[in-house]
Amino acid sequence: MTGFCDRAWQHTVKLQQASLTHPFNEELANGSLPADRFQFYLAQDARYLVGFGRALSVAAARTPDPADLPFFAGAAREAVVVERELHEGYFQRFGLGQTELDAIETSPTCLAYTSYLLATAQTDGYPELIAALLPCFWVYHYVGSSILRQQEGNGPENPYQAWIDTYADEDFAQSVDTCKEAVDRAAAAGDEATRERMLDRFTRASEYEWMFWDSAYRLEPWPTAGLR
Ligand SMILES: Cc1ncc(C[n+]2csc(CCO)c2C)c(N)n1
Repeated sequence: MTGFCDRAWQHTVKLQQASLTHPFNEELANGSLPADRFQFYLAQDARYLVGFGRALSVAAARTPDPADLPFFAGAAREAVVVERELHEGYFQRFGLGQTELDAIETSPTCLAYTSYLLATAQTDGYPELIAALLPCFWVYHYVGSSILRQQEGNGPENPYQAWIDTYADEDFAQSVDTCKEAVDRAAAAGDEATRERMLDRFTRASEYEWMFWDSAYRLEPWPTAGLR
């Protein structure tokens, strides 16, 4: 029998493919992505990671299976501590200090995605919450490992190689599998209505992943900025 995660991926396959072929990721893969777009992405991502870390911490607190607690708590720590190290390497490279970062306003898409995860953590059940958290792991590994495969060993010149290597990494693949196992177990233990809601949350979060790249590529402003 096909598990929930396989079904969810099949359900969103067009979207996942579109994330991989989005100009942001195609230009990241060949190194031609303009630095200002990557900097905008990093500034947004630094804020996203705090919200995501909080939502992971809620999953750790709410899991009915204590065996899953170390995974979610550890991922919360990684989101805030380890990923920040990746960011900081780039901030130094681009000469971006706290002042420059603070000057970049949280984008509509970043705020929407982060708020969505936090709302899910507050008001949904545990199965729906972890279904919403899964695309963050899975989509990044899918994109990172697909790019690494396309590069065929001519990568190190690419300024974005550290980003690509982080998400194509084997340890990271292990995290994706652990998260998928937890989601599959929660889906198997729930009823059909729960699985429908899980599919909805997984799909929505996958859409937000696409939108996050798209918003960085467009340096997404607030349409109301001129009205302030
Ligand atoms: C918008 C956005 N989505 C996903 C990730 C990837 N990511 C962030 S934290 C984490 C798990 C623990 O390290 C993963 C896989 C990102 N950086 N930004």
